[in-house]
Amino acid sequence: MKALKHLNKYFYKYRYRLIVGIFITIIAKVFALFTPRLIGSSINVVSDRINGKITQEVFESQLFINILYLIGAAILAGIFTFLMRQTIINVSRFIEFDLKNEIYKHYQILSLSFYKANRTGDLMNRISEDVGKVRMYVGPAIMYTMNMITLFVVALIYMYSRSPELTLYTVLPLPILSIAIYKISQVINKRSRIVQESLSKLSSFTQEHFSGISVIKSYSIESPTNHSFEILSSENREKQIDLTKIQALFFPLMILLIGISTLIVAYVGGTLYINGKIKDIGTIAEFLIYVNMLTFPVAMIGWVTNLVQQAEASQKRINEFLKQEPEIKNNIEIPSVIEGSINFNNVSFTYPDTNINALKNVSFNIEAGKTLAILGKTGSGKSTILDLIGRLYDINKGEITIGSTLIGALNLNSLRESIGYVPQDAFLFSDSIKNNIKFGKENATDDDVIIAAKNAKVHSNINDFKDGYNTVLGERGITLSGGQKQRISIARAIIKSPDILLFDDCLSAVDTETEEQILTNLNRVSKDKTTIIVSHRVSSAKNADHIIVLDEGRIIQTGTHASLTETEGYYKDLCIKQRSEKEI
Ligand SMILES: Nc1ncnc2c1ncn2[C@@H]1O[C@H](COP(=O)(O)OP(=O)(O)OP(=O)(O)O)[C@@H](O)[C@H]1O
Repeated sequence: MKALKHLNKYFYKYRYRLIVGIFITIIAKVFALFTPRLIGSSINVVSDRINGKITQEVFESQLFINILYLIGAAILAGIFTFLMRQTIINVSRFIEFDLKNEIYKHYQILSLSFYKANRTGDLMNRISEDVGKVRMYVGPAIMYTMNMITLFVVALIYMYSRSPELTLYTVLPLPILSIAIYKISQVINKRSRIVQESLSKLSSFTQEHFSGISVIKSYSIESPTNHSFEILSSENREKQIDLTKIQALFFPLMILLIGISTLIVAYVGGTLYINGKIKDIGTIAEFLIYVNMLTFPVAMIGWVTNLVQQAEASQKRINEFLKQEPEIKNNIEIPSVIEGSINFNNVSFTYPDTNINALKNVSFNIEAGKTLAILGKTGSGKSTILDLIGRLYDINKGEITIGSTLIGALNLNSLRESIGYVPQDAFLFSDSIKNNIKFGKENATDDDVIIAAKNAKVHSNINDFKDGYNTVLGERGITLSGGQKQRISIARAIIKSPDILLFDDCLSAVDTETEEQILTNLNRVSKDKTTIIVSHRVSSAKNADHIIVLDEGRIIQTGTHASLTETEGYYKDLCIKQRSEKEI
């Protein structure tokens, strides 16, 4: 129960609703427990009439009053049971909502390394399945426990006042029932988990194969794929049958135990009546109803215990994530003014998860408003430099200064707000093109969007779509070409008009002619902004104020296009190679 303590703040938040819920539960049960008493009394009236103890008129009027009371009690019990569900189950939904928001908010502040260390499926499970299990504790578990306690206390008082001996025989088999249900629930849960795992395997398989349907068709591997699906699917069928078998035992077992308890009450009650220890026959009828009324809540103890155990395990998993501190912390609350110059002084960086030493003693300086181009072989550390400027990671050695302030001493939000970043693989959301561009600046007007798209040379492509800027992208929308995605991603960055622009190889999928036009536009747009262009092409780098060439995390060349084309080395070789490729 330690992990579930996390929920206490929510119980406190909704305390008034919970108290009202508990109060209503008690009232509902008190009314429900009128029924056995009234039936018992009605049978006594019938018995008195048969024995001639009362007249026909008295018999009719007493029976009529009892029936009226019975109907009244049933209606009131029904109304209060409805209200009980409305209060307690609603509270569980409120808490579920709050907990989901808390987890999602926390996910948002965690650093990239957290996302690398945990699978997406795991993150999704904690926010959906685990929260769902916790809700079962907050709602049904609490409701059934309250139900059971009230029913037991009230029923036992009534029963004891009628016949202490019969009460003992009535409650005796109940613990056995509870333990049996607990054991069965445990097996049901274990098998449900296995079914769940096999279902998620099946859905991951289908999801992946639907996404890669073009590869499957082009390699003509439909038949082996079908075969793999059949194997997974039949595995799932076996697990489902295993689960159904044990589930099928649940109700028969309950009915058997209710039957045994009923027999005991009938036998013991009958014997006590014959011996004169019970005065009227109605008491036996009353007890028979109590047996039926108490069995279900008692069976629920086993079920509820299981719910609580599962909720505890789920909350423990949730707490593991909630406890995680973001590795990248905002060290300063007040917003910082970001000046555009960037300085790397002997910076070394090793990725914590892979231990890859991506940068080794890297030093360079860009004045505010100037452009730096970074070239180098794949894996040489170019993107890592951009990640470090956005403080997605903290460095191990050296200093990064933005303006005149060390990067760690800047307000993290101010820093990131002042950066327009175009990643290597453009990610677009399943939303309209307009909203994807506006993502960089929520309050942008339609004109701003069009200007940004024009500068990124994607405006005419967008206009070719039937719905223009309202064209929806993604799974159920249109699929863009790699180059179109890159250009929308560029539009998203420049619409922000940030002080620092970072382009990570974002023109790789456009032809050289379009690249030229975009670069001219970017030159204009980023006139007074600090710009870093990472590229594999000399054409993207040649107009930069300064160029650095990286190899295995070290700077191997620095200079301008003019100076580097004069010097023997990587840049000159690349230049010659790409010029001859162009001529071919
Ligand atoms: N998130 C990460 N976690 C762990 N290691 C990483 C991560 N990103 C990059 N690396 C490693 O760091 C090294 C430098 O990678 P980086 O992406 O900076 O190279 P790059 O020069 O941008 O390459 P490319 O031109 O292919 O984009 C590589 O060896 C890469 O495997």
